Amino acid sequence: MAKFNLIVGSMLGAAEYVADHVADLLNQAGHQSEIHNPARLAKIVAEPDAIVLVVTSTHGAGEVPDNLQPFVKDLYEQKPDLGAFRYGVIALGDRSYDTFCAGGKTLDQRLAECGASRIGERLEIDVTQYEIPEDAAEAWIQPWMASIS
Ligand SMILES: Cc1cc2nc3c(=O)[nH]c(=O)nc-3n(C[C@H](O)[C@H](O)[C@H](O)COP(=O)(O)O)c2cc1C
Repeated sequence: MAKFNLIVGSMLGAAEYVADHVADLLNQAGHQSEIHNPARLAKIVAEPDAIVLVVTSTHGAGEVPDNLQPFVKDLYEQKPDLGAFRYGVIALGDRSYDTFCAGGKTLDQRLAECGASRIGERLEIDVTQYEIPEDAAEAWIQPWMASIS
């Protein structure tokens, strides 16, 4: 069984609900999950054995939500060596924007640049297609969990 650190980026609550639901599913499967909202880089870096799961929406012109800005800023400024880390990304967005799911894509790229290894594919949830984004996350998390050894 694994420990998961869920890093949440949300302005209006949708990504927060998704993170809560995913945490419940991970716990039901016997894993341990901790929600970080807001996330602090030092706390995440201190737990290399935990799997990081980013759950974030996109705001502004393709930006990460305000509550995740300090974490992203620290990632760029401190350039931590995340070579021992594994992570996944659930991105929420609206496909009518050119910058669809850019918040999740930014985190994905930055974590990889710091050496972390992504497990599976990034999930991109178009909230105009899913009245309940948790449904898309639930369908994705089951095989994603199963792929973790
Ligand atoms: C002001 C505003 C700007 C947005 N900008 C983007 C964007 O650039 N790209 C995108 O994919 N979605 C964008 N969205 C859609 C949000 O990411 C989407 O509504 C999401 O579900 C919000 O999640 P949250 O409630 O967790 O913040 C924007 C929404 C708002 C209200």
